[in-house]
Amino acid sequence: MQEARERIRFQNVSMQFPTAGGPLDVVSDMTFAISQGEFVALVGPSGCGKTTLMNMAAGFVRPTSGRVTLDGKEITGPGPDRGVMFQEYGVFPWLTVEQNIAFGLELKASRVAAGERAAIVERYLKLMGLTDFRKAYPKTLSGGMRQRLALARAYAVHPEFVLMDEPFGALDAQTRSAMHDLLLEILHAEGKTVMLITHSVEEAVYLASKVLVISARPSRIREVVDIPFPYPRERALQETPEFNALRARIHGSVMREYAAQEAQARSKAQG
Ligand SMILES: Nc1ncnc2c1ncn2[C@@H]1O[C@H](COP(=O)(O)OP(=O)(O)OP(=O)(O)O)[C@@H](O)[C@H]1O
Repeated sequence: MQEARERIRFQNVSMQFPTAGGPLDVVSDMTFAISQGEFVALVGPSGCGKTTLMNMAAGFVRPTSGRVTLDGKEITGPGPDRGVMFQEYGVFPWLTVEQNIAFGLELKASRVAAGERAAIVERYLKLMGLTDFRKAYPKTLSGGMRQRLALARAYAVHPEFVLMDEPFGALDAQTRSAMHDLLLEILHAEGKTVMLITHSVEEAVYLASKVLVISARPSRIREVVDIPFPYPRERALQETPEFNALRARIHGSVMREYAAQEAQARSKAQG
């Protein structure tokens, strides 16, 4: 079988932030790649630099050293080829549901003809079950509906890459589970390449084709785990011994990094 084409590459990437207590090494010499159609999830202790890595792929920040490239070209800023979904939903509270979905389509950079916009908005309103709420403002929606709106917004511009930072963290378990399946469905239909940051190992194993375990700060890749379950995936997968064995193994690996990070913090406090 032909190897999937590599798209995003982190090459010897390091990031240092100036802080009041001196420079803080957040990412240290990290190298990894995301190939076409891959769904890569990053898990690791809180504060280990996951969001920083995603911000680099999104083009919001540049590494202190090393390169982050897209198809071999250095990423120097955001672009319509990368749709970003943040923890805090990524919807504009001052726009209605349909205006939120249309927003990215109206930006010049996404180059969507005016005639096509309405059809795209309709399609995503329907897909996300938001048609009856098209004139509503986000604050009047439930958390799950806001999340569906954020997904619709990110997808409407047809990005090749979806970059997600804890997109489901604030949801209750049932809504989260429904969002997982909706995401898998859309990815199956539209074949996108995904980078997901999550604290949930279960979510990572259920959704991703590859899980990267990130170490305590300064972060490195501790482990790369290929997830062997074929798509489309169904919830019943989560009840299988294979799923649980993999989840437990990765969870153990993440917990060791949490412990390392705590030990680091303790020794710093002592001395
Ligand atoms: N602009 C900045 N200036 C200084 N420090 C920063 C800046 N951005 C991030 N940091 C620090 O870098 C570290 C990594 O932050 P980051 O948000 O990437 O971690 P994370 O792994 O996504 O965390 P969490 O899992 O808690 O969301 C943190 O200690 C944070 O305080």
